[in-house]
Amino acid sequence: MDSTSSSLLLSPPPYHTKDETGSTLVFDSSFLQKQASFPSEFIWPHGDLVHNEDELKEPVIDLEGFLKEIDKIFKLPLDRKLSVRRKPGDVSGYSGAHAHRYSSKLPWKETFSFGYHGDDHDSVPLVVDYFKSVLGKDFEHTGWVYQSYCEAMKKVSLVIFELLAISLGVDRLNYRKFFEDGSSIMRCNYYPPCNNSALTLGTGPHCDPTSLTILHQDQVGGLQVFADNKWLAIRPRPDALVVNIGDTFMALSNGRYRSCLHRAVVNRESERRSLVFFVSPNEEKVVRPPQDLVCREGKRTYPDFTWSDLLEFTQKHYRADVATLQSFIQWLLSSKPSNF
Ligand SMILES: C=C1C[C@]23C[C@H]1CC[C@H]2[C@]1(C)CCC[C@@](C)(C(=O)O)[C@H]1[C@@H]3C(=O)O
Ligand SMILES: O=C(O)CCC(=O)C(=O)O
Ligand SMILES: [Fe+2]
Repeated sequence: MDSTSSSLLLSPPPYHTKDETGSTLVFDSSFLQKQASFPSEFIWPHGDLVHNEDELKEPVIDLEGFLKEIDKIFKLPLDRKLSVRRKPGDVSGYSGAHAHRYSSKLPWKETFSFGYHGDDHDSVPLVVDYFKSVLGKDFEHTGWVYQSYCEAMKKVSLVIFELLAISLGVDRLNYRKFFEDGSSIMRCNYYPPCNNSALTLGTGPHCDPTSLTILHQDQVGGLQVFADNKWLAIRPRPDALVVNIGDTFMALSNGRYRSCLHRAVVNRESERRSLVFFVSPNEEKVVRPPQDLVCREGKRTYPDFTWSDLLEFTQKHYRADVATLQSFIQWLLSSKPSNF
């Protein structure tokens, strides 16, 4: 400690040093914190400090309320849920551990999924119609709840696509325009407690085949991402959304962004819920990275494909996992060699 600082610490305020340039404050926070009065130099004008207490208290969107709505679906009697079970090849509807699709490595979860297209000019949006048609009139309100959730998630996704474009040095609106008329899948996940939680998984290791995933998990926790060669828990936050890059955006970025390997674990004590909004382009649009990105990279990483093809692959030919896109490309090129 030099003589100045030692004398400063010993001498009473003012906490300045004096030298040929005049008086200069020395910022020693531990010293300043011990002073009886808060130094005037650190006090900012009120206008710079104001914040709306209400905004800080009330989240912009009540994510917990949307999570709670899940229970109206999953607390239905089993026969009611099985009556709206997903049909083979269709993403919409109820699924119990995907038991009707797979015979091993079953995920310890129930899911309820439905499509969202966002071009609702009808008085009664398609999501509301879906809930009423498959679950009955007493689910009309739930339909409206998830219609509004999907609208909000779509808006968030379009802003994220602008940010992704900027980060890649392509036209800011490139991806936004590509997804504006996109088709999304909304999925409600319900994970019951499991006495043998160490032997099973709520959702197995996978990269989402879609483009962008916007996920909200409840406060129980269970989402894990594989990074630095280990599984890392994603800490739940009541006011936060988790955003994953999916396989289709990996192709749209010509491989510059990598889809994220993740899974969900279950536990012995608590049921767990998550809301997952999977964003995809219009099913027939050709998935192709921006030309200037390809020019900069020097070559295409993936051939042209459509989301319709990849979705069909995951629903009819392949259980999505960590290698879905590579397996899909091999399948595609073997069946449609002209895509590259
Ligand atoms: C296109 C999709 C298939 C799955 C739902 C969406 C995006 C994520 C996929 C999924 C969750 C990846 C893990 C395996 C899967 C079978 C699941 O556990 O639900 C996948 C979904 C599905 O095929 O229903
Ligand atoms: O429930 C979670 O936290 C993850 C679910 C998931 O990855 C999925 O549904 O694709
Ligand atoms: Fe996922």
